[in-house]
Amino acid sequence: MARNRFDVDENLETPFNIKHLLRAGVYIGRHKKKMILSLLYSAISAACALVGPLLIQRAIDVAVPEKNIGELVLLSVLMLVSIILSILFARARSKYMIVVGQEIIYDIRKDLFEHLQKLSFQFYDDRPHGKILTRVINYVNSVSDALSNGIINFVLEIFNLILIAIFMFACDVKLALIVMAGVPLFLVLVLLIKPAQRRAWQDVSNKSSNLNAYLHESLDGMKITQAFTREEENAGIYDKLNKNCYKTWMKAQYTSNLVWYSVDNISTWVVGAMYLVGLMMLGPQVQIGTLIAISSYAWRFWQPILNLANLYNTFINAVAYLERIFEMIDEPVTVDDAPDASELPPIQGNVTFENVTFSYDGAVNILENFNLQVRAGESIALVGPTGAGKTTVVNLISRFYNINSGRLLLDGHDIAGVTLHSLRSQMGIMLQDSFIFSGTIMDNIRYGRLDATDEEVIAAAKTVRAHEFISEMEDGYYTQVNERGSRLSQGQKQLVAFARTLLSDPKILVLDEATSSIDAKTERLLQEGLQALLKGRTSFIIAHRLSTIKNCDRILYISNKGIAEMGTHEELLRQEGNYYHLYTAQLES
Ligand SMILES: Nc1ncnc2c1ncn2[C@@H]1O[C@H](COP(=O)(O)OP(=O)(O)OP(=O)(O)O)[C@@H](O)[C@H]1O
Repeated sequence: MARNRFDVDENLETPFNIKHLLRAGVYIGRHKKKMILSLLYSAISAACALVGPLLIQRAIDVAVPEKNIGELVLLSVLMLVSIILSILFARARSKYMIVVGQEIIYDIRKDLFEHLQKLSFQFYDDRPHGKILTRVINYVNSVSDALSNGIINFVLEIFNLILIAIFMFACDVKLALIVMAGVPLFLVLVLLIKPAQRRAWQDVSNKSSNLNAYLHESLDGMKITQAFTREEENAGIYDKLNKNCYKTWMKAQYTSNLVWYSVDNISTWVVGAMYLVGLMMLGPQVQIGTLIAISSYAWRFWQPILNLANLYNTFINAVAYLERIFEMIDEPVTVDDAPDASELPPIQGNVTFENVTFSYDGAVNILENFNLQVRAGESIALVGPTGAGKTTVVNLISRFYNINSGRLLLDGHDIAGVTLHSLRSQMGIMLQDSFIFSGTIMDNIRYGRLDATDEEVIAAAKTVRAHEFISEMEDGYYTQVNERGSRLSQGQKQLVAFARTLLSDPKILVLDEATSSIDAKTERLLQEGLQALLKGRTSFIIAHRLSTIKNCDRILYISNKGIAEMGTHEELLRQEGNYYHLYTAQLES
């Protein structure tokens, strides 16, 4: 999935590739039994429905002239039974198909989500989340119908077509040939219209994917939109994307209608021709019952053809969607366990950067030959100008990104050679934007250690001074909070996140601007809790407010792709370098 934006169409313009349909066979194969049963039920239903005209023919041509009441009653009963059976089997089939369709959706979504959770930060950095949602929801929905109903219908319509042709020829060969004469003409028309039709439907999915991407982005940024009164401009952008959806939909509908009109016209002409010839031949050659029966088959004969034309379109689109879905399932997990990865044993917390070079885009290095040795239990502060690479340094310790060269060691173990789970489960990370999930506050604190007791959760909250405000909420720890914690203040969110991190009892702690939204009074209180939290753990603290990191064992001033200055607060002040200037500037302000 290439780097993309809400105003850039995804490229769906790939030739029909049967490979994707075959691969989708894995999902269909799991429901083989139900599919076969559905097919059987469909076939029985179709065969029952086709018996009707033959019964009518028999009634008109034989039973009525012979005034055979017994046979007429029998034919009526048979007609009724055939209709009832046809309906019952059709119902049973559609019940199975609904189940299969939903199971296929379930399976594909499960695989997609499991894979999405493994994909690296880089993947999410590069893509609008609305487009990922479109793949997981819209594309999977469309594909599931093609894979369940589509395949069954395809087989069924072919079966129907053959059966109707047989019934027609059984009635009258010459008239049947007239009805079939329209088929080659229809095929030519379809071949002419199809490419445009396919492009038109692909346009529809592109435009609705763009709309979703923009909608998602807008919902995320709604507060900023309102703060900057950008509603009108955004409504304009949305309107444009919305109109694109409308226009492409209308165009696609128009091209699809062309096929329908073609079938309608051709079928009317050939059936008309068949009536004409049939009426001219009426008499000993063609009886009235035969003409009625064959005309009924003739109308039915064109329905499966129309359905097959539509199915062709469904498959073409499904293959394009499948390609996008498989592309996402195949998206390489760039940050993954090495094949021979070992479990990182419980660590002390020694961290070593050995000549680490890192770049996000492969072009510009953010860190170059970065070297650092941190002893277990040490607290390290990272300061420096915006964009210098402080967050990057701490992101690398958790291996959210792979380094380009060099080594990163924890207690002497190269993090590239250990499992991500054993590595990250020993890390505690707190970011400035403390994400709160929907659920209770208790759930949120327990997020990183599901087996923690309520008492442990409360103890963690007390340590980080979160207990007081939580207790004041209407349901205390069981108060429901919304996704992103919209009913909590920024500072309260950070305190909850602190408790969450403390509870997970990490050996290495990363606090990235974690106390920026906490007021000075709470922070003083928190500092006490923080001291308890930091005790016995290696910690990396990024803070722009230098008063919060003065007491760290070492302060690193990051700039120019590496460490420009390093030492204790006092040592750095004595150097009168960058840190000194930064600190005195903050004191003055
Ligand atoms: N996901 C990303 N993809 C590409 N470039 C990135 C990405 N994240 C950060 N960068 C770039 O890497 C550089 C370092 O970013 P980083 O976030 O580490 O800086 P920082 O020192 O933590 O900044 P701040 O103090 O503003 O938080 C910046 O120039 C930034 O533009």
